[in-house]
Amino acid sequence: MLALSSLFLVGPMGAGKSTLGRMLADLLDKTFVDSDRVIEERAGADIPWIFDLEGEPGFRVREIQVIDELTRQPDLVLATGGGAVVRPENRAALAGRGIVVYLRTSVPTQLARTSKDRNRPLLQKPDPRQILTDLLAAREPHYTAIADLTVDTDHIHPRALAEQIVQYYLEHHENA
Ligand SMILES: Nc1ncnc2c1ncn2[C@@H]1O[C@H](COP(=O)(O)OP(=O)(O)O)[C@@H](O)[C@H]1O
Ligand SMILES: O=C(O)C1=C[C@@H](OP(=O)(O)O)[C@@H](O)[C@H](O)C1
Ligand SMILES: [Mg+2]
Repeated sequence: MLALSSLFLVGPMGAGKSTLGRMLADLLDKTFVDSDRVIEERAGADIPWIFDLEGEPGFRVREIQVIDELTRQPDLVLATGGGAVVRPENRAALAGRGIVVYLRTSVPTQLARTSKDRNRPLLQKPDPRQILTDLLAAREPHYTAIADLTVDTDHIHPRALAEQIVQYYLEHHENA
């Protein structure tokens, strides 16, 4: 049985972390937080701007600070950014302080779900399919290593997926 009260969602861009996080927080009566939104609020700039001005390294410094703070709070559903797991500080914070759910998603699905919006700077390049393929190869071992639960998101409606995760939480959490 798990005594930890927060749920942390990890997985690649387009996995549905932000979408599902909101639903899960509603279903479990927890507070939803998206680390990307907190980073933007604190910087007073959106993610494309942060990447433009500070590059990915600058964004990662901000992300480490925000994830360290948020993972210490009880009763959250935290949607992380897809690249949070590249930093060992974040992996340690996520793995040690809550229940980690990996939203496993294929590259074609990621591509379909991210192609319309322009707020993911890493994908605003000529070959997003190749970028997503390379990122998943590099990050998948990290997602898997810290996950308490892995769920496939390709062919399932977010609502059904949220119910599946709630079921797991209720079965494994001692205070649920
Ligand atoms: N299981 C799903 N099936 C279909 N579409 C989904 C699913 N999960 C998320 N989406 C859609 O994919 C897009 C990206 O979702 P988002 O929650 O922003 O992903 P992430 O935060 O993991 O990058 C959104 O338009 C969302 O509505
Ligand atoms: O995969 C990544 O490195 C990133 C994913 C994004 O979040 P989502 O996974 O919510 O799209 C956001 O943190 C930033 O654009 C970088
Ligand atoms: Mg997101």
